[in-house]
Amino acid sequence: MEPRNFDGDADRPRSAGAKQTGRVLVIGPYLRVRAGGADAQSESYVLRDADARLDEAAGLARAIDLVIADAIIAPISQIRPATYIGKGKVEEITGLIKSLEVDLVVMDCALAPIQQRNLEKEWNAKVLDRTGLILEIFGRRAKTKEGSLQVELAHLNYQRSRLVRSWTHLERQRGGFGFMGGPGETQIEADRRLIQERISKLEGELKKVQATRRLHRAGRQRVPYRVVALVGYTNAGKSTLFNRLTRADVQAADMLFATLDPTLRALNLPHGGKAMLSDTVGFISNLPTQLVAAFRATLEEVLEADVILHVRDISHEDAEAQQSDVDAVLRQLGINPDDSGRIIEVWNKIDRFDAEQRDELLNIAARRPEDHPAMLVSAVSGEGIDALLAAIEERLAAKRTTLDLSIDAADGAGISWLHRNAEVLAKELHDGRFDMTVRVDETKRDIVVSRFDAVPHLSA
Ligand SMILES: Nc1nc2c(ncn2[C@@H]2O[C@H](COP(=O)(O)OP(=O)(O)OP(=O)(O)O)[C@@H](O)[C@H]2O)c(=O)[nH]1
Repeated sequence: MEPRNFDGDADRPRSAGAKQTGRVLVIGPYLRVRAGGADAQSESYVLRDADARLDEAAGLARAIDLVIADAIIAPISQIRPATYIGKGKVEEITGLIKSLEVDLVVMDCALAPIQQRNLEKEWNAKVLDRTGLILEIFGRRAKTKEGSLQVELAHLNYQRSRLVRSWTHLERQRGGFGFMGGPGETQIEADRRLIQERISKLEGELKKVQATRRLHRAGRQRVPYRVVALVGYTNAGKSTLFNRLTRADVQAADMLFATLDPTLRALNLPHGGKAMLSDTVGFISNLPTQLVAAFRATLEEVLEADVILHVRDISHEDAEAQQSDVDAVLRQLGINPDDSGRIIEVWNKIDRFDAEQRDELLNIAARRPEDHPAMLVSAVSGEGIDALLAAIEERLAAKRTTLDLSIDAADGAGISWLHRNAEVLAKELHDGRFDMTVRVDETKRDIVVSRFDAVPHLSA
C-alpha cells in the first residue's frame, strides 16, 4: 500500500455553497501491468501512471463535493473474486477507514455486485465503484428533464443488472449446498419487478420529452443555422470556450462535468453568418459502454453537427491519453475522429505556456497536415479566438455555395429574406440596385437561383 498525502483536502475549507456529503477514502486498486499488458479496463489506461489515474478518480469524487480524507494506490497482482483486492489489503484498509473516520469508499475499478457487498460488510462503509461514481456525477449535473430521466434510467439499468447477477450468484451457491429457494429470493424478485416498472415508466416519459426535443430541432432546421458542437475531455475548458465564443454567461466551474446536457447558443461568425454552438457532456476515460448508450440521445447535437470542435487541455500532462479517450467515445457514437472535414482540434489553455514552449507548440501544430490543423487558443485570455472563428466559418463554408445576384433596393421583402436565409458576404448599391454576394446551404441554392436570378460567384 502506498499512502499519499492527498493535498490536505480533508482540512481545506471548501468553496462557499459546496455541500459536504461525507468523507471519502479513494482507493486505486490497480493491477501491476507488465509492459504491453492490459488491465482488463480500457487500453489507454495502460498509458497512464497510477498517480494520474488516482488523481482523476479523486477529481471525480470532488466533482460531487465529497471530502477526500485520503487517496491511496493499492497495487494488486490479480483480481480476487470475493473482494477484488487481497485479504491483507482489505484488513489494512479497515484500519484506515476507522482512523480516518470515513463513511464512503470509492474503488476506482468495476466491482462485481458480490465484491461490493462483501467490501461494504468488511468495512462497514458504503462502497462506490467507478460506474457508480460516474452515475452519481451525471445525476448531479443533469440540467434538463431529459438529462435527469436518462441518468435515472442508466442508474436503474445498472442496479437491475447487479440484482440479476447477484441473484444468479446466490442461486449457484445454494444449488451447491443443496438448498432450494431461501430467504432473499422473493425480496430480489420484488426489487426486480419494482425496478422494471420504474424503468418502463421512465422510458415512456423519456419518449415524450425526446419527441418535444425533435420538434424543437425541426423548428431550428427551418432557419439556416448550422450546428457546431464542442466535445472534449472533462475539464478541457469547453464551457469557458462556449462562453468566450458566444459571450454568454453560462456556468463554468473548476469542476468535472459542469455541463451534462447540451446547451445551445447562437454563434456569430466573422462575416455575419450564424451557427448554433452546442456544449456537451465532458467525456472521461473508461466511460462504461452502457452509459455511452444512455447518453446517445443527449449527444444528438454532436451526431448531427456540421463541425465538431474537439477541445483539448494541451497543458495537461495526460493530454495524449485524453485525446484517445475522446476519440474512442466519438467512435462509439459512430463519428470518425479522423474526419478532418468535420472535426477541428482546439488546443486550449495555451496561456499556461511561456514564449519558448508556445513556439514549440506552434511548430508541432505547423507540422500537422494542412487539412488537419490544430487551432491554438486560450479560452480565458481570448487569444486565438478570432482565428478559430475564421476556421469554423471556413469549414462551414466548404459545405455551402456562394452566389452573386442583383436585387432592386426597393424590394424590402426580398432583401430581408436573403438576410434571414443566407450569409451576405458583400452588398453594394449601384443605380438603385444592390449587387450582393451571398452564401447559402445547398438546400437553399435552387430557391435563390430561381427567385433572384442568382449565378455562381466567380472568385477573383
Ligand atoms: N489557464 C486556463 N484555464 C482554463 C482555460 N479554459 C478553461 N480553463 C479552466 O479550466 C477549468 C475547466 O473549465 P470548464 O470550461 O469548466 O471545462 P469543461 O470542459 O466545460 O468541463 P466539464 O463540464 O467538466 O466537461 C476551469 O477552471 C477554467 O477556468 C484556458 O484557456 N486557460
